[in-house]
Amino acid sequence: MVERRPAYQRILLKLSGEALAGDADMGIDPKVLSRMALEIGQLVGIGVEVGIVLGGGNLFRGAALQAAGLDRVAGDHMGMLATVMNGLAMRDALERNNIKTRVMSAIPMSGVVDHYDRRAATRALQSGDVCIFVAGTGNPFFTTDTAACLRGIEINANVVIKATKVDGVYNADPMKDPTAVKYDYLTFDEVLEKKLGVMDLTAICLCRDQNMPLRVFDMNKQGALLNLIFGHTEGTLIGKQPR
Ligand SMILES: Nc1ncnc2c1ncn2[C@@H]1O[C@H](COP(=O)(O)OP(=O)(O)O)[C@@H](O)[C@H]1O
Ligand SMILES: O=c1ccn([C@@H]2O[C@H](COP(=O)(O)OP(=O)(O)O)[C@@H](O)[C@H]2O)c(=O)[nH]1
Repeated sequence: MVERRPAYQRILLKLSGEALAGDADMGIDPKVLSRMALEIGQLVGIGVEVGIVLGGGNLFRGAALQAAGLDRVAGDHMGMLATVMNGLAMRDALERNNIKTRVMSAIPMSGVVDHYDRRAATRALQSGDVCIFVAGTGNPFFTTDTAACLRGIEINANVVIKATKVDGVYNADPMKDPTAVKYDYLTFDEVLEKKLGVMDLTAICLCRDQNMPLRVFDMNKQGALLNLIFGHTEGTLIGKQPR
């Protein structure tokens, strides 16, 4: 039998809020949470250390609240609190599958979740706990994509993996342009030059400057996460050097 070894020892997995909503436009679908918990459990089972950053777009987004007339900073605070709620739901799903989980928030929330502490997070990851990082960066005007890249760099992850609704980065938004063509590999500079909108520019610049590889893949594709952990081609890889 051929022994399969994971290609990554430690990952930062970014799950968008919308992914948690499943087929609904908003809220949290318990079936989706259970499926994700099982997939994450498989990674923990093969010894991969898993940090997770959760989005909040299934509940609140600052920009959308601003468009509806709310103060932007208040809206962003609501968006960050939404990620805490998602984190509590995800922890519950993971722990029901006997996966030890810590939730760490960039905004202190004593008695509800732990305050983010890089050294404590690293120790927890080393002992096999899943760490869910919530409340984004703790600052308005940022996104959870940027928070994912920031936490991924801080915890020395081998890769930041963005789970989304599309199966990679295309030369145009595949949700709007059915003729869009997928890339297997791109450099950070190409993503910036071509203005490919899969992730915000702050996140891309941070990964480029710190040389943190990024992979974008389709979370709804069964087995895709495990496949890419074993180093197989899945979605799009974004790196520093041209290929
Ligand atoms: N060039 C592109 N390649 C892939 N996806 C793109 C591109 N431009 C825009 N997108 C969009 O970015 C989305 C992924 O971002 P995500 O953070 O998961 O969703 P949201 O923007 O709703 O928070 C995809 O659903 C896709 O519609
Ligand atoms: O560092 C951060 C991260 C998030 N947010 C707010 O939280 C919302 C939810 O995050 P995001 O839109 O990134 O979630 P996703 O699209 O991944 O579900 C954002 O719209 C922002 O309003 C913020 O203010 N600062």
